[in-house]
Amino acid sequence: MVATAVGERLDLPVTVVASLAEAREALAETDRYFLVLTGLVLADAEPGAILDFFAAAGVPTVVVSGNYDQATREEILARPVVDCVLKNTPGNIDYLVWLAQRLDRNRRIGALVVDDSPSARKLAASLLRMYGFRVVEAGTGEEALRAIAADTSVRLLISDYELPGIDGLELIRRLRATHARDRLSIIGISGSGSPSLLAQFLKHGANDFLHKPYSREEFFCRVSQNVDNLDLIGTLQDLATRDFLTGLPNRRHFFDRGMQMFEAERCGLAAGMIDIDHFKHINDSYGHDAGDVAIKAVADRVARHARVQDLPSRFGGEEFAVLVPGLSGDAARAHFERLRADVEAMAIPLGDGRSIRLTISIGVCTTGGDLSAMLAEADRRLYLAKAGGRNRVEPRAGVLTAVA
Ligand SMILES: Nc1nc2c(ncn2[C@@H]2O[C@H](COP(=O)(O)OP(=O)(O)OP(=O)(O)O)[C@@H](O)[C@H]2O)c(=O)[nH]1
Repeated sequence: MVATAVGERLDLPVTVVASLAEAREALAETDRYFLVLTGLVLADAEPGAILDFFAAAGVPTVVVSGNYDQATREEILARPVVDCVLKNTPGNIDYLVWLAQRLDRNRRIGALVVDDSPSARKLAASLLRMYGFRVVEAGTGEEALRAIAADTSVRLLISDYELPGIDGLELIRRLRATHARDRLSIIGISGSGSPSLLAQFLKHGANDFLHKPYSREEFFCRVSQNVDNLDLIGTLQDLATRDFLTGLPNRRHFFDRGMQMFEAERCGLAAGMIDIDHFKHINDSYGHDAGDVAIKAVADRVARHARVQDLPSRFGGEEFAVLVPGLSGDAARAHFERLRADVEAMAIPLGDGRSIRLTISIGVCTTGGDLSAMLAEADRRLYLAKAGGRNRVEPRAGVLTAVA
């Protein structure tokens, strides 16, 4: 049941084994396992030996046990296991699926532990490593600031209060100037009994607080809840800013980011308006679903031609808008010409043996008083490209040369 739930709901490959010998074989074959879910009753090993084996293998381990005894549970949790989950309880499969997903996602998240006490730092770091995070350690606030500037994957910071140099509160205050709550989750930690410290941490920008000494279970719950919240915010932001069909930035996000790019860009900005030619004919001939496949294929090409600093978007229907900084004149035309040729060359498979070929027309503009004026001019040139025969970029370099 667990294997089916994890495999199907998370689309993760799962290997099922029934003995420690088989587990040894599976682990020897590949190092791609990031999680072991194990029971404590296997034909060829005692519970202690099972736990020792997986601890030595170094793969994060979750025990799924039918043993309800609290003392046994505490014994299990004293070992390097992520969690101990009771079998056959309501919701336990959902919890295990969530756990597997959390540990899978953690592998893409950097976590920074800031503590001047090597033993406290090592404890938090080793727990975070067990939960799959990529961990960076810092002994001072200054080191932490340098570490976070150097590693953009850090999305979780756990900081002690008392640090040499700048303290935990000041570290958080400085970090919040550059790292918003929806990008970096911060958990303050302190062994101080001062009741006001929790509020101080939160007021300086921490998302959460942990008293030292903390239990492993509490640490795991708080860390997971905080990174879950980051994921949730990311999902909501994606829903608000991305087009559902293609995954490209939507029209609203295009204008928000586009305005900022227009203000910031001092060395040329090219705007391209792109429209699929005779798209109505594609819908009418092949059906609306095939039309969607075509839109996604063109969106994919538009995205592939965009560098990280570019802003591609689905503007609406079968229309795309792209902003490219640092391009002017001929370079801009050549850039969009490459995209046009690329789209013309592709055959889009429909999944039923048939494929579609299509073309796009593009209007390009590289000057304008504001973003709207640039887009209006690019749109006017797109109209000229359509009127001039389609499958072309307007203005056309060759035509200008001929006139000269
Ligand atoms: N499949 C699909 N069709 C869409 C979507 N959005 C808009 N359309 C259709 O796209 C078609 C666009 O047609 P027009 O703008 O008239 O373009 P056209 O006349 O076929 O082609 P040009 O003159 O070359 O621009 C319309 O039939 C819309 O219903 C979508 O998300 N999916």
